[in-house]
Amino acid sequence: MTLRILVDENIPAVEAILGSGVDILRSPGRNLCRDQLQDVDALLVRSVTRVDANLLAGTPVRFVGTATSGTDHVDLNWLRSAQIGFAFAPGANANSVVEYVIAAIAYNGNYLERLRAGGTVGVVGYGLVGKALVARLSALGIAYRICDPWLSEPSVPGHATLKEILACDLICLHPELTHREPWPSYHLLGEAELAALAKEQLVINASRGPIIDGNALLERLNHPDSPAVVLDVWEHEPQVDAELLAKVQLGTAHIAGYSFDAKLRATHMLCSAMVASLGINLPELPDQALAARKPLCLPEHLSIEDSLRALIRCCYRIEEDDHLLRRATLDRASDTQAQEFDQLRKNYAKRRELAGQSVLVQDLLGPQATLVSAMGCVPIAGDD
Ligand SMILES: NC(=O)c1ccc[n+]([C@@H]2O[C@H](COP(=O)([O-])OP(=O)(O)OC[C@H]3O[C@@H](n4cnc5c(N)ncnc54)[C@H](O)[C@@H]3O)[C@@H](O)[C@H]2O)c1
Ligand SMILES: O=C(O)[C@H](O)[C@H](O)COP(=O)(O)O
Repeated sequence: MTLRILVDENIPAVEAILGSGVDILRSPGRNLCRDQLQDVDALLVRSVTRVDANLLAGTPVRFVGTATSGTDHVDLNWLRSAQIGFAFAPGANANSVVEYVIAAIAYNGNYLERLRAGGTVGVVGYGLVGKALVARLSALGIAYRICDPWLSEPSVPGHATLKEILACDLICLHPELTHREPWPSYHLLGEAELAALAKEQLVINASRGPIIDGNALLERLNHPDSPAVVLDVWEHEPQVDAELLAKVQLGTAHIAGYSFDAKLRATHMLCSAMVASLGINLPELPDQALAARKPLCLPEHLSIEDSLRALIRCCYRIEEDDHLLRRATLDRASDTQAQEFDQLRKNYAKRRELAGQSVLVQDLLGPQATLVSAMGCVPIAGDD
């Protein structure tokens, strides 16, 4: 019998990768229900679908894949007890998040200059995203400290306590969302932690909304000495607190990990895992080739910081995502606003990652070439 797979409508390229040997049904993920799964063998979701006994008990589903790095929307213990196969996409979007974070730093005031002149980034969470960010910072010559109490101190370079992280120039939050003691990340930044921050600091949250207590943050941002804040994630998605959005430097619709490269990587990881888990006999899965890109060209005689800004802006303009969210949120009724949040994510532009891109430089041994390599690009010799 042909395998039937229900796939979230926002997971690209499943048909192209699996070919015609399977039946693929598409559905919006947010309100997916058990009735839709009565004759389905496998389910591929995103973070907006809660996967648990309520959704799956009594259905024939034998495999669940989520095209995400975070798994806080999945009841892993129940899946295990029900002997339902599971896969996720760890690391698929790590570089996409890193490029978002660097774009946010580069866009905001002179943080880039301050960091390159000896400032420090505090990174919370040393998982796949945290590690990828630290590697990039290190290549860019930017100092960092890391807090991840779940890991042994020797395995965490620049190990720091949360209190020490809160004293860094810039604070990047990348823990998974967990309520687990003794180090829950839920409301990791609450009233006390936010009170410790000063005006010249920048906080970026591209992990999960509830890592910061939204009410406490709004309260903190009402004071003139408040830190600058960039939020990609919101405590009650798809609802966005409009008052909070009005007070942050940049606000986006949970798209940090949404590069097209990342989405294809995740689809490929899930399809491979599903084929292996269900023992399906399909021809070897084709790689979804990404379109080749022309080399980028960087203007000469820019400072290193402005070269980095120019390089990032060739691929990604973070303020455009901020404008889209503000337009969809401010002065809107909350139900319309929530729908618009999902629409922004569904119709997200095809954003390519910078990493892997070739870039023309004048001097292959010069500082621009070093910068280009630090961002994971390939410097190539330009014309004289
Ligand atoms: N905004 C986006 O588009 C986007 C994209 C990718 C991932 N994410 C989120 O970012 C999170 C990090 O992604 P990842 O792939 O690195 O996950 P990961 O599971 O590889 O790493 C998470 C790390 O957080 C650490 N951690 C847990 N509790 C902590 C605490 N209280 N303090 C400090 N560290 C703590 C864990 O020990 C682990 O090392 C994911 O769980 C996901 O929810 C968001
Ligand atoms: O956890 C992740 O991988 C990211 O948050 C991911 O970008 C979530 O995207 P979604 O599944 O909501 O489309």
